[in-house]
Amino acid sequence: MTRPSDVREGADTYVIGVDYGTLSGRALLVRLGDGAEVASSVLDYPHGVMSRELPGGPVLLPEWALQHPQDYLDVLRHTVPAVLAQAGVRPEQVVGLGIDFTACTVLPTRADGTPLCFLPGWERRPHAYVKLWKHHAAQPQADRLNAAARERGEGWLARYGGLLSSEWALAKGLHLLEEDPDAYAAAERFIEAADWVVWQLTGRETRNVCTAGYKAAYQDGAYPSREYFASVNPAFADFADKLRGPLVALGECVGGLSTAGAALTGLLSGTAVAAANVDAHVTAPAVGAVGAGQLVAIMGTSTCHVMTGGGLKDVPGMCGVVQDGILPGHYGYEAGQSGVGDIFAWFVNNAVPASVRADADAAGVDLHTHLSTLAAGLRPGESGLLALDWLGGNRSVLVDADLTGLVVGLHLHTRPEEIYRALLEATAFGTRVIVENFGVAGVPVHEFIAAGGLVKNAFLMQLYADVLNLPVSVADTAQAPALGSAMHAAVAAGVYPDIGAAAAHLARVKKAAYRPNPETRAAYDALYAEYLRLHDAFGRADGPLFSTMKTLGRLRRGGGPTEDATPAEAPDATPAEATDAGVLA
Ligand SMILES: Nc1ncnc2c1ncn2[C@@H]1O[C@H](COP(=O)(O)OP(=O)(O)O)[C@@H](O)[C@H]1O
Ligand SMILES: O=C(CO)[C@@H](O)[C@@H](O)COP(=O)(O)O
Repeated sequence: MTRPSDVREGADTYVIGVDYGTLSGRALLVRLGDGAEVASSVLDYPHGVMSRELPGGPVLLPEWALQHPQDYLDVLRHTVPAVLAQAGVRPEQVVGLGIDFTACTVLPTRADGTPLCFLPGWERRPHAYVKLWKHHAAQPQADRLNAAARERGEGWLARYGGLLSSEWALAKGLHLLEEDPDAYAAAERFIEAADWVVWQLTGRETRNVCTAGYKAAYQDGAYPSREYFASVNPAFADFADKLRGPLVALGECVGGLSTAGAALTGLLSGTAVAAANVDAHVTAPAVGAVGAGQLVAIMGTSTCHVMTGGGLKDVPGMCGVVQDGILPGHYGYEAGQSGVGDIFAWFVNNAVPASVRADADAAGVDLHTHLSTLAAGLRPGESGLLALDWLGGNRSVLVDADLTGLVVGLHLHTRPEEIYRALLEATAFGTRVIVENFGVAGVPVHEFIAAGGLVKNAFLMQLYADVLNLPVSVADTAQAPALGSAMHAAVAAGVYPDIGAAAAHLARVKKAAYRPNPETRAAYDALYAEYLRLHDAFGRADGPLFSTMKTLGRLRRGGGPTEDATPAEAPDATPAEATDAGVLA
């Protein structure tokens, strides 16, 4: 294995960060001497996000989102050799490799790490595959997990803002058990894809403290107790056994590349491999956010908000606070919005007339750019529209995947760009709720730093500065998570003593690139006040319209108009069918 004393920060020394996003994985080659990003390579996952059906088979229910673990290996096989070839760098010049992943993106495996879906006979079983972070079918399980934790007075629940999300590992594990008990029994491990890939690279099974803490309720040195799991479902008592494996700190070297890992990547066996990390959390050091009050928003398909420091505070409705979860030695906070770019994508894919597409084509730009340009010509409030940004549910601060979207104020004259702008604004208002919620709980936000694919939309960035009334700094790299992973690789290789030191050398950020426009303040404050009224009316359990979205959701799934009512008609597919036949159609 490459040891700290063998390596140094030099002009001919490199590290690689691999960022596993929702749709693709990308490798970034970073030169340590000057921090230059010398080459990058992307592979779109061959299987993409499987939300409609499995390859050659069963149809999935609407809230499902699966991935194929083979795609993660293909990313390594294609992108790592590609960056070496592009830059003419030799494998021996690469001293470390780090990866980050979406999370909670989790899969059932055997004890040797073989994914269930790789095994003959399991190919058509949806529960044998990776459940992607945005697999939202486990809300009923999350509700029961939360109720049980409240009843038992579980102390760790406050670390999750009082509510575990249906996206996290406990809900997904219970979903696995209750819909496909055979798959649950066969799953000797239930492991984050992040840790699974590190396992494939090194031959060593570990659990990084970031995903264990934020996604699997690991707090103060333990997962929740057997008694707690059994109180939700007796057969779930052994769940924590499936999460076993040594915990590793961020920046720690898990081991050297195994022979198999070296064959997969084209790097030398023994090259240092860093503990896995989450795509959001790894971005904080990449943009130099290593101090209290610096909120980093990783804005892409979804938005994750991460912030380091500030001691231990309970923040209602946040995703979680974890010791060492972003930077070793500090508490790290996470909040999020389940749908952001996904909402804009839904709009351009489903609700834009052909004439607007033709205009975008004629202008030679994509629909996002075209609609953003038109939307920028409007003044705040001019459309008379106001939207709720819950097309992917609400991750913070309501923590309810059953909540849905809403546009108020539609008129016969409403134009597509007006709705598009209302959706952009809604996501900014959702972010403001999160920022204000942190402040009220005693974790004030002083700086907002945006990273991720949406940073390229200058209109959106200015909108966020205006709505939040905060300067918006932006990542000065299109590959911030991969850069963060490369930094962790450098720490694992012993080039830097810690992540703070790596950030001091390698972080890339444009400070206060967007400043709030005082002229829009009053209009946005007024719109935000109305947004809050809708938010509380539809989203809070004591709100007057709370039952509306719940009822609509039940009807959409083929259930009855009230919780106890008999289903109006059989749904197209049910979880029970999944269990019986391993298929959903
Ligand atoms: N110019 C744009 N303005 C707003 N949204 C955009 C724009 N271009 C792409 N998007 C949205 O950004 C999302 C992709 O973000 P990205 O950060 O690249 O991906 P990921 O979140 O998977 O890492 C998609 O949901 C897409 O609809
Ligand atoms: O939830 C987390 C991290 O906690 C993210 O991995 C998830 O939102 C997916 O991020 P992307 O939108 O793919 O960048």
